[in-house]
Amino acid sequence: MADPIRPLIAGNWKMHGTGADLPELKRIANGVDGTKSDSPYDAVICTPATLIDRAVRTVVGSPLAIGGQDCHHAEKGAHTGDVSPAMLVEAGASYVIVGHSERRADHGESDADVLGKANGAHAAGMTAIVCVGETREEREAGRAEDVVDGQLAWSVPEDARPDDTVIAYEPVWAIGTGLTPSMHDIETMHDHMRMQLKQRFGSSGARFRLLYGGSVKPANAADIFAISSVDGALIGGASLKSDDFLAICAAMPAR
Ligand SMILES: O=C(CO)COP(=O)(O)O
Repeated sequence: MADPIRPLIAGNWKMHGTGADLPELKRIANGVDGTKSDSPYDAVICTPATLIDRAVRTVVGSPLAIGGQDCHHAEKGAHTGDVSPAMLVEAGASYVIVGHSERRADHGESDADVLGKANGAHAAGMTAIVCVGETREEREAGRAEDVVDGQLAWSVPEDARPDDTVIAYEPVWAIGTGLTPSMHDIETMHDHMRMQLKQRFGSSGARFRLLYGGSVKPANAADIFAISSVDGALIGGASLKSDDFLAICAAMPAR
């Protein structure tokens, strides 16, 4: 039997986090299990770009990685206000979220844009966390799988590998609302995504980490992690508080 997939527990601080939050980040780093080699999961907090450098210095020596929340596709150039993948790497990021629904909505990012960002992240040596997920209207219209299929097909690079690409399924209507899909609906979508990835990538499609995101809390983490096709979580609000984030980490069973 193939080795089990190593889970990833990822926090997305969104537009929260200043120097005042570094002690909280330190508590997360101190509480994340084990060392890099023996912990039962990988953990990363994706901070605002302005905090990455200080965050990396705050967590040094711990198993906690630091990531960004977006990047430009190019290494450098005349793109006022943008941050390149190489800049994130220089600051110490090893992961970057691309295609979060808030960026797709607030900045009109298309699948093609997200694809470019994922490629840029890979070229710079980062792991891209590619976000997909349907809106409430799309789910109610019975189109959730179609929407996710399209996002997977057009925003995940052709040469993506399980060690440089993570997929996060985040139903838009579950983000920051306290609502989650039923455990059955999460399982159905994750099984579906797994099938799509296997069709496209062959045996490596079975090895991509599939995270669930959207109102993950200490109270529901154990149920979500009990779903065998869920390989971790992408956590917004609950990643800002060390007690909550560490309680979610503690709910990850050994695999
Ligand atoms: O968008 C999310 C993570 O990227 C989820 O946010 P919440 O956990 O606050 O619902």
